[in-house]
Amino acid sequence: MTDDSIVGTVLELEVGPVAHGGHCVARYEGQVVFVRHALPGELVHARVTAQTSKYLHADAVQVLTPSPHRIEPPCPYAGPGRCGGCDFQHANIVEQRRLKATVVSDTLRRIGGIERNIVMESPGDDGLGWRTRMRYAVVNGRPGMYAHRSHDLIPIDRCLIAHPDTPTVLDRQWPDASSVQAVVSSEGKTAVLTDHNSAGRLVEVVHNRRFRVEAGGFWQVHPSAPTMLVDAVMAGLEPVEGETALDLYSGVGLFAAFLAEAGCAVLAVEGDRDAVKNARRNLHDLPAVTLEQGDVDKVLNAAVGQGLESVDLVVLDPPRTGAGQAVVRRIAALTPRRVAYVACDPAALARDLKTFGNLGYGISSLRAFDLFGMTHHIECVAVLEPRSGATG
Ligand SMILES: C[S@@+](CC[C@H](N)C(=O)[O-])C[C@H]1O[C@@H](n2cnc3c(N)ncnc32)[C@H](O)[C@@H]1O
Repeated sequence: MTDDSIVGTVLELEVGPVAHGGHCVARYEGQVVFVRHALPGELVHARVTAQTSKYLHADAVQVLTPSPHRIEPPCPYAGPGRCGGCDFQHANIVEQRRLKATVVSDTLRRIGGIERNIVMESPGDDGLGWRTRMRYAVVNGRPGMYAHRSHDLIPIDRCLIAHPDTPTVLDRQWPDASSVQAVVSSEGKTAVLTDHNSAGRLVEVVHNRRFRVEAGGFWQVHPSAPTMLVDAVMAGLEPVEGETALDLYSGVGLFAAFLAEAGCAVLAVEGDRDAVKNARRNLHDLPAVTLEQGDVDKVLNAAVGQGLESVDLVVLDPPRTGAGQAVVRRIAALTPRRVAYVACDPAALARDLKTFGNLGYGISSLRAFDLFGMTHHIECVAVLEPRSGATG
């Protein structure tokens, strides 16, 4: 902190639009302030929590003029300096979805130069009780949640976004652990994992198909997510029997399974060994799927070297950082007739869509799903086609 630091100072701010990351934008003496716990249009007193050469971060600690969309947070642990798990407990669920839709369309415009009106699709919940995979921090044996951008533990006795069937782990000490995970599967089976005991498998069911997953491995955390995303991908790609497809970042084989059931020959690529092992078992009845374990960029490079010239369809579901230019180039070079891009970060999506755009692929549809109620997180499915068939 320098002498001219204003961290800790309380400012009066007129709160402007929502921004990616769970905060709104305000200005103080010309400087941008990212304000948490506020809503657009509010007048607030906000305490500065961090200062960089470009921005201030602040928490609204008193609301002078509340938004009509403000509610009392359902969770007693939500609020400035408290649990950092949720971003929008103070907004009603309709407003949360409107704010997140705004974030997606603003991010696409700002980073990707893409104009798109977004409507957030709901999984039919009220934003609570959805999270089937909970990771709690443990400090000195005590479980809880970290405060926002901090390693200060906030002890809690329950989490309202946790699925009610996740095992109870907050009522006891976890000596020597740094985290404890509580997981429930779609079949109601549970697992508790710590740093010392992270083994365990569960079965998840999607459209009557069974997927074995490591309890601590990747699986969508909202119980409706796998079905909603599979349906969106299949509706977007419209696979035709006999077509060839790539499932990139394929996890335990979720999208590959349904593309193969639709009659496609699928090459699925995934980096995680355990996920590929599970995929091998999950897809054993689908001989039209080839599984490759490795980095997507390297595996595609090798496949092209071995004669892969084109594919009809691609689904990609990369991690938060996105696929990146090299992978997007490789996909476009295979001239698919359609690409379904499943994205958990709108900024990475916007960057990759821009690259696709420069390579002649436009957006034929872009759907957004509120699969992470109370938090700023968003899931999107963009469908791309060679420019003549697309609108974006
Ligand atoms: C968002 S998950 C999607 C998994 C799967 N599509 C699903 O829906 O269950 C991203 C997956 O990409 C894998 N991954 C991350 N980086 C990778 C890379 N460079 N190459 C291959 N796989 C990668 C992760 O292990 C993870 O399983």
